[in-house]
Amino acid sequence: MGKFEVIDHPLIQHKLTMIRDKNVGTKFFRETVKEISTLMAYEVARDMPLKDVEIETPIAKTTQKELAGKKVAIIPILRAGLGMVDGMTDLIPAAKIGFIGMYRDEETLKPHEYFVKLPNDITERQLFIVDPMLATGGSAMMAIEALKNRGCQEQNMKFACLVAAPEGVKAVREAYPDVDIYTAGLDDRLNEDGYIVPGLGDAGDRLFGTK
Ligand SMILES: O=P(O)(O)OC[C@H]1O[C@H](OP(=O)(O)OP(=O)(O)O)[C@H](O)[C@@H]1O
Ligand SMILES: O=c1cc[nH]c(=O)[nH]1
Ligand SMILES: [Mg+2]
Repeated sequence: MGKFEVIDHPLIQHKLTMIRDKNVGTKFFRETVKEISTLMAYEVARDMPLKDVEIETPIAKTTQKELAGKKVAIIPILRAGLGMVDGMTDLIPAAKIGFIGMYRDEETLKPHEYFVKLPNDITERQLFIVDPMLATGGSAMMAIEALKNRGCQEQNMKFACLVAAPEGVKAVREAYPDVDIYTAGLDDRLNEDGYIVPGLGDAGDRLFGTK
């Protein structure tokens, strides 16, 4: 079974509270999503494997640690996932980026895939799938399925979001138990329009100033 973690670091909680405020504008919202994503990347990367490496400091030969595992690909679910990419690449600058474009039908709440572009070596990488919102879980599940259809394994996938609804977490964990899930906030529920309560509204619209 994969992990489920609410990353409750005080800096993350404080920043998340700031962007929940409906009076916050696009510039501040975008900058703060980036900051939270950097802080989250630190936690999401915590279990990356290390190996011994021999080096020579100016003083002595020594055995130290360096990253040993699979290289990382960050996969934003468009549009809103884009807001989390730069924050993560600040910490993992060599990561390749893949894109899965998806929108949620406002009536049915079902996701529709409109774009997929992934690195060629995607099956050999550790995947960080990012999207600020995990609501019904439909978009996350369709993204995971798109990656599995291309040969990726659940064990190599981590899904990171800013706000999750219990309904979405349950759905993803039941369908894809080996995918790790990280969120900065676990909220109360979904409302009748499929929005997370209290949530932060429509993440894509708030990031890009649409609507
Ligand atoms: O868990 P779900 O019920 O699938 O809902 C979550 C999805 O909805 C939002 O995207 P949206 O469809 O608004 O597209 P956008 O990012 O282009 O705004 C959000 O960014 C997630 O991708
Ligand atoms: O609350 C929600 C639910 C889905 N998508 C969002 O952007 N916000
Ligand atoms: Mg949206």
